[in-house]
Amino acid sequence: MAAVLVIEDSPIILKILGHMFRRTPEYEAVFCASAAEAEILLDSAEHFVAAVADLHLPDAPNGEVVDLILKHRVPCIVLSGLQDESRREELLLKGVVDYVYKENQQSYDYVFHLLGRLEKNTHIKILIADDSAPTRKFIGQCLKAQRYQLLEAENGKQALQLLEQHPDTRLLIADYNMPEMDGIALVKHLRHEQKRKKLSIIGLSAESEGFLSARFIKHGADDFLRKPFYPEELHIRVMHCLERQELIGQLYQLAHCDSLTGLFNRRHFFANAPELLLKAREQNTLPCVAMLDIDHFKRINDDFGHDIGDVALKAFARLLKDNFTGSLLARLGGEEFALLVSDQNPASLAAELDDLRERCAQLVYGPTGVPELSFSAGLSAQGEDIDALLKDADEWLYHAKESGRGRCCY
Ligand SMILES: Nc1nc2c(ncn2[C@@H]2O[C@H](COP(=O)(O)OP(=O)(O)OP(=O)(O)O)[C@@H](O)[C@H]2O)c(=O)[nH]1
Repeated sequence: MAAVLVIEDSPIILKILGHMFRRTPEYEAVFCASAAEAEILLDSAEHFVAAVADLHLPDAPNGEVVDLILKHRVPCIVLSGLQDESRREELLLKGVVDYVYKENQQSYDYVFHLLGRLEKNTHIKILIADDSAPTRKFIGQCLKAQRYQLLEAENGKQALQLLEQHPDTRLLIADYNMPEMDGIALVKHLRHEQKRKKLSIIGLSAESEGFLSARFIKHGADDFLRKPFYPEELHIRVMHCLERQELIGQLYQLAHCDSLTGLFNRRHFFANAPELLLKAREQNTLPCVAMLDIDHFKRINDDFGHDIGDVALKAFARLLKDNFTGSLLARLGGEEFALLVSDQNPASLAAELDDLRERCAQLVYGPTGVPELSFSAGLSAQGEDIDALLKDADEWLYHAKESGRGRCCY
């Protein structure tokens, strides 16, 4: 559980926050009501993932507690009733995560949203591509307060090299005017090969031409910022880009994965198989398709219940996944699975599946008395396209079932 230091002396606010922390079991709140108490806690061995601090405390009436928190390198979220924009700006520049006004329930919800983001941000890499060292430093400082991992490039070419070295980079902030390769050329190059769900891009420019933002976005940037900007604007745009990316990822997951087993689903299999077959043909390899089906699966459901049947499906799926990491594997529906291997003849794939049969029989998936899991498979390397290959494999699967189950036919 992650510990959050809450420095607040108002009983009403403490009651609200206490209630919200009880509803959010992933955080443990450590409450204190003065800067002196906060100092003792910050000096202690306790590791705080963040601090939520009021600015007016009995022994620190002017927000001094913020300096104390930042000195201890703990991310600080200010939660204050003081609606003072210049104070707010000053503290944001100092490096607080955010300055939230105590206005209504949404303010408190937002604080918890920020806590969740801070935890995620520590795993997110952002690349800043700008030829100006002071600008890179300024952006870096703003983003460091949000706990992101940062990379820096002085021009577009260097940015490409860094993206190659760090393929898990989630966001690129690209300036327009850079030597070697400018921001728009960089975006064009990246969008030619990078899928939007993997890398978000924010264009950046100090130039006043309005068309620059449009050009950036037309070529594939997700957003645009004109320099100079407030740290808060950068923070919000970065957060929105990443949250949009996460939502797209979730949508992709929902559309392409089977929720029970976590394997790809039928849609994904049929969407991706043609390209794999084409590649196999271009590379002169021999693709092979297998249709796999658990034997007498209905009996497991009937005798032990659907939930045990579900556990059996998950165990079988995991076995296949661990064994065929480089191949296209999907649950087509029910207890039926499809496998596309790009270069293997049916005899060799059948031998591999026969070896797997023993491990399948040893899978533990339910109470004592459940039958050993067994499966049949039909294999085919004959067919112009994926439909033909699957049709042939399905006929062989029928043959395997008819001739006694627990075997491969091809
Ligand atoms: N628990 C569980 N059962 C499912 C799921 N999807 C389909 N089934 C069940 O899978 C069973 C498939 O039964 P059958 O098609 O008769 O196949 P079988 O009993 O395996 O027989 P053979 O394939 O001939 O060996 C049915 O009882 C379905 O209700 C699921 O997601 N979870």
